[in-house]
Amino acid sequence: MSAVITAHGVRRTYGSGDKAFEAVRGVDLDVTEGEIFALLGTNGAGKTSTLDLLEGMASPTRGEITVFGKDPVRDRRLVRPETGIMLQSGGLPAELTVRETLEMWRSTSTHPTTVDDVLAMVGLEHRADVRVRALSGGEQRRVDLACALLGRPRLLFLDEPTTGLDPESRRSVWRLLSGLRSAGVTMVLTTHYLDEAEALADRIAIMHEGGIVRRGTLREIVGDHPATIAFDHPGMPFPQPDGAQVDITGIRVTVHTRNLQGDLHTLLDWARDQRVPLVGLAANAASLESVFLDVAKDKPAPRDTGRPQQSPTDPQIGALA
Ligand SMILES: Nc1ncnc2c1ncn2[C@@H]1O[C@H](COP(=O)(O)OP(=O)(O)OP(=O)(O)O)[C@@H](O)[C@H]1O
Repeated sequence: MSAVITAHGVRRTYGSGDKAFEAVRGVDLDVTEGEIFALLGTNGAGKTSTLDLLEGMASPTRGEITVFGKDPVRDRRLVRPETGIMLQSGGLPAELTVRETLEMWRSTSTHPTTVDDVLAMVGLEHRADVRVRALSGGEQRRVDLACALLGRPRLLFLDEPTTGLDPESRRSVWRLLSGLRSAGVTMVLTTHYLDEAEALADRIAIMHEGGIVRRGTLREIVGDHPATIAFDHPGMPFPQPDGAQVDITGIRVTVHTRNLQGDLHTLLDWARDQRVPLVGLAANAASLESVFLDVAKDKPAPRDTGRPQQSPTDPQIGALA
């Protein structure tokens, strides 16, 4: 599979002088043809700033990006007809009907599909003659998606595509995106919904403070992360499994382990032999949520299974590495 997007050492600074703020701090990534690539991260991590650069809406302050082998800013006229963009807030004209809005967008596309086609794809046929201002937030989001699909894109950028949608509508958008992937469309999406990334993404990158701090398939990201065994302190010395990290907060003991089954056995065997109950025992395998929360807490943990992205002296990443 060929790379549809490549980014090397990409940085983005807003403002200048005393007011300069570096929102993207040395991002490397590649997106392969036909995959769904999810960018996750805390608020302000730099997801939208990165997406803007990949979309060619702005040039990086430093670094290089290619989309279909071209520069998305310099070669915009070649790249743009192949891409669909769903921004975080669409800003659609409120007074136009859904159909008028889509007709307007259609007239700007190079090789568009029909308005009826996209209305059916996003499930809004019955709202075609309603003004945009009268739509619910979730329906407006679906019009944003319909606009992004009108040009029959080979590459779709989706910035929080299901924010504001009810659970059933979210699932119908997931089905639509899965179908587009099966048809060969490549997608880059940002989301705050971890279940969305779990359900859809072939690969995930988690951003924090402008850099990618974890990346890989769901299995790779979660597999790199320790499981936990928690229980109330038994009031006497208990076995500390080899290689596990044990935290004690008040009476609560948390064992962080990469050998959940073995260490759980050790603790349970010990408790049985000692006739000690392990009160409040809870064993949890690592999950995308636990990885994400760890990143958000800025906890030290092994960073990123992909290529090195920042110099070892980069202060932001130094805090995480
Ligand atoms: N035009 C701008 N001028 C100055 N700073 C900006 C600008 N746009 C974004 N920023 C800052 O850059 C950082 C990254 O913002 P960005 O919107 O890329 O994050 P995000 O990960 O998409 O966040 P969210 O999940 O909240 O949408 C934030 O600190 C934000 O305040």
